[in-house]
Amino acid sequence: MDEFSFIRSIRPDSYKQSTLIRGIDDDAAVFRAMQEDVVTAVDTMVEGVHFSKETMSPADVGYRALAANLSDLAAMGSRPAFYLVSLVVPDHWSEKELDELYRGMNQLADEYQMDLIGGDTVSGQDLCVSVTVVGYVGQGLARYRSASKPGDLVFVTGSLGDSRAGLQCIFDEREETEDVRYLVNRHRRPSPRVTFAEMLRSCERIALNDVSDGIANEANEIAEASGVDVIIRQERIPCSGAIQALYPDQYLEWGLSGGEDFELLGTVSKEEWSCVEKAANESGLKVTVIGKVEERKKDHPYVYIQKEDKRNILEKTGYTHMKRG
Ligand SMILES: Nc1ncnc2c1ncn2[C@@H]1O[C@H](COP(=O)(O)OP(=O)(O)OP(=O)(O)O)[C@@H](O)[C@H]1O
Ligand SMILES: Cc1ncc(C[n+]2csc(CCOP(=O)(O)O)c2C)c(N)n1
Ligand SMILES: [Mg+2]
Ligand SMILES: [Mg+2]
Ligand SMILES: [Mg+2]
Repeated sequence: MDEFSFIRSIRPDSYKQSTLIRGIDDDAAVFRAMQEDVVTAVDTMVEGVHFSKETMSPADVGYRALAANLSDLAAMGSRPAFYLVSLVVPDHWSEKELDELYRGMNQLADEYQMDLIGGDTVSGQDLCVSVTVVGYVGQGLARYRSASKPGDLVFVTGSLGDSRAGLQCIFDEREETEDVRYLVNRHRRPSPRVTFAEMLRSCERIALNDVSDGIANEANEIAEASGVDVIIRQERIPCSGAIQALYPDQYLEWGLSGGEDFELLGTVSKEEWSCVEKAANESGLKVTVIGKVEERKKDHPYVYIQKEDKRNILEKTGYTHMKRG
């Protein structure tokens, strides 16, 4: 199979989104924006960095590459519509494995009625999957990291650290118990919080950021973009029973900087907290208040981790690419 027959094999027979004018088959795709704002993002997964053949099946790789991107759309409060896939394919990935990768991606795309509308395929050394997503949001309603204000509550969806713990279970070849299965699944098949974020529509002001590197990093991004201090209460960080049982000495560190949980970290005024609670109830998602936003006290915005009455600066300790020298 060459590049062109491969593209024919992954080309959809029909499209779900009514705004699509031209999908796969021309030099580029065309869709109509109508009365809404268009949101777009791209995230990449590389073999040996984000996964290996030991940690994930080809279908998991596809699923997670799209999930990471949907998580960024959720963090903007937008409704997913389209995606494009750029593939670097090494010789050691078979046709069957590539089919599986697309099957994993399709599972999640079908859940959100998304259409594959383009991409690119080239040969190379390591498998690299780069997904570009496009979504819609009501005019002026995108949710920014810069929307945080002093007095806001800081909240996070779901639980933190599970993905890192799941990865450790795989590395350690742990025997499959219910806890191990749960954590490994959280690593391989994360759930982007798209429905919850869309349900926040009636909320007037809310800052959102998705957790890809760990809240130690993402809380700092909110603090910097908004020019505020963020205080996180250590004892309130939501960690699953599974991670606490299996990794009692690590779960706190992984909850702060394990990353790849694809939960949403946000801040909202006390007056609008009920709007967040309602969205959480209706989408069947747990949301936990983990701290508050304060006016910046120094020349730079800081995130503090508070344990009982003692506060320490929480540095950006998450995963960072291109660390050199
Ligand atoms: N190589 C690049 N060229 C242009 N813009 C970039 C590049 N890399 C990142 N960006 C932009 O920088 C901003 C932050 O990107 P970043 O990847 O850190 O966000 P993220 O996707 O939320 O995090 P993560 O990649 O950990 O999931 C985004 O606006 C992104 O589009
Ligand atoms: C085999 C293997 N080794 C290590 C990791 C951990 N890991 C890789 S990238 C990343 C941060 C997010 O990246 P990005 O900023 O690109 O979203 C993390 C926590 C993994 N998933 N698989
Ligand atoms: Mg990114
Ligand atoms: Mg993000
Ligand atoms: Mg991202």
